[in-house]
Amino acid sequence: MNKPIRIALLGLGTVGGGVYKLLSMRAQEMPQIAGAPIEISHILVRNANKERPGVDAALLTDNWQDIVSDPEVSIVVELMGGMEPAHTYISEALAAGKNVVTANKDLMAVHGGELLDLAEQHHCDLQFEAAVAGAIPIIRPLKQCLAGNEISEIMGIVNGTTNYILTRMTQDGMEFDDALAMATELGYAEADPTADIEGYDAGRKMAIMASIAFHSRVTFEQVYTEGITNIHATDIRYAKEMGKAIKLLGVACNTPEGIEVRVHPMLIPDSHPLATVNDAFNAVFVHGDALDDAMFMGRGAGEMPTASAVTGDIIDTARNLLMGCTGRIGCTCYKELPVKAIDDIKSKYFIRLRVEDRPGVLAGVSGVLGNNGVSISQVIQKASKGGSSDLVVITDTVRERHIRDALTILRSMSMVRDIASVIRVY
Ligand SMILES: NC(=O)C1=CN([C@@H]2O[C@H](COP(=O)(O)OP(=O)(O)OC[C@H]3O[C@@H](n4cnc5c(N)ncnc54)[C@H](OP(=O)(O)O)[C@@H]3O)[C@@H](O)[C@H]2O)C=CC1
Ligand SMILES: N[C@@H](CC=O)C(=O)O
Repeated sequence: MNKPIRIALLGLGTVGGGVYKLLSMRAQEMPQIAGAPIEISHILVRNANKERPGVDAALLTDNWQDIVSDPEVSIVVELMGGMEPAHTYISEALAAGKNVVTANKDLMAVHGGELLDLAEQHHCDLQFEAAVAGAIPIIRPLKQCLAGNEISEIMGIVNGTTNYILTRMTQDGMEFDDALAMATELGYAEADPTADIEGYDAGRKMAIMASIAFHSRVTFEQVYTEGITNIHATDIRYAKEMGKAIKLLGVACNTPEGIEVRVHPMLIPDSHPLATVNDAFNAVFVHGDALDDAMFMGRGAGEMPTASAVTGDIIDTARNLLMGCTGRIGCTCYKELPVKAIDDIKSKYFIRLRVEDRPGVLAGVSGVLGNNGVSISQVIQKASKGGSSDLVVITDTVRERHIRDALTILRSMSMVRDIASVIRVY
């Protein structure tokens, strides 16, 4: 039998704890699955004295040097999250010739190119399947199985926390804050859930996928992001009346003018396959010239689903180590494509306004929209209390900048009390 492959876990929280459990559950079969036993030799945590039931306390350390200077450690599994010290530790591990597995999308969406180059330089693997869409295999399919395609579009639900929140609000009428507390309790949310609810986490995942799919580096700062904090129960109710669901979607397209990449809530028809992806499930659509369409679906967050993806990367790296072929797949970005500004992107819009309840208001609003090149395809007007009514307008496809111009004028009109929501429509 091959001698054990020694790995170090950096982090023993939701995901690290799941990986520890899964490796223990598969320990007997690991020589057959990976080609050698996989042994955890160190676990780095902030607080090594904290009680951790079921974990061998002798493995715990709060000293990174114990790990990076140990020549027996051949795979470092980074599950701490955040930029620092994860960036430094991963760079030092790769420079020391250690392979790295990480679930860290924050880091990969900003420093992915540099870290992949470093891995290649040191003939090491740097694998990050869990960084996008939890348990769903999507990084490896994009890099390997679909490598023969020219991929033109990726679209999907790539954040479990927000999908869970929107599902609870839609199906159970739950309040936003209660649903977020439950997502946190279930281990779906980031250490700072602002990243989830403001769309940054999904934006990071879209940057990573767009870079791989279009062979051109896209960083997080280039992704337009809008979260779900402005989605109200009223919007969900109107969407239901129209036979639609509201989802936080990531969209990336490779167009002749450049890459479009964005994350924002969207109304999609109930008949669309993404409308039925609920709770913490994620789904990613990919369109390629040879492939046509494919959809990948599964659990996008949580302890064991994420541990599944991380453990798959550990096993793959172990196999590469045994075959002497680590560092086989580095950075696949060989183009430098421009990324389009959001102002140039076209969509249909759902606009919910609170307006004065009197004749002439609809004409006033549609006049402003029309003067800015925005045509209307549907209107719903409902009278309510206090002399104001809800006016919901669905537009035809229009350039983002024209909608912004129209909204600026509408905001300044006395007949418009409030622009309550502006949501894109599929
Ligand atoms: N939760 C999920 O569903 C998913 C998470 N991810 C990613 O996985 C990573 C981990 O997430 P998660 O497990 O939820 O995070 P947690 O907050 O649950 O766990 C973080 C762990 O890292 C340790 N840690 C943090 N900072 C340091 C540090 N400076 N030095 C040493 N140890 C440190 C903590 O130590 P201590 O225990 O002492 O506090 C803790 O054990 C993140 O990158 C996240 O984005 C990816 C996909 C899904
Ligand atoms: N916070 C993330 C965790 C997985 O990436 C999410 O909710 O999707």
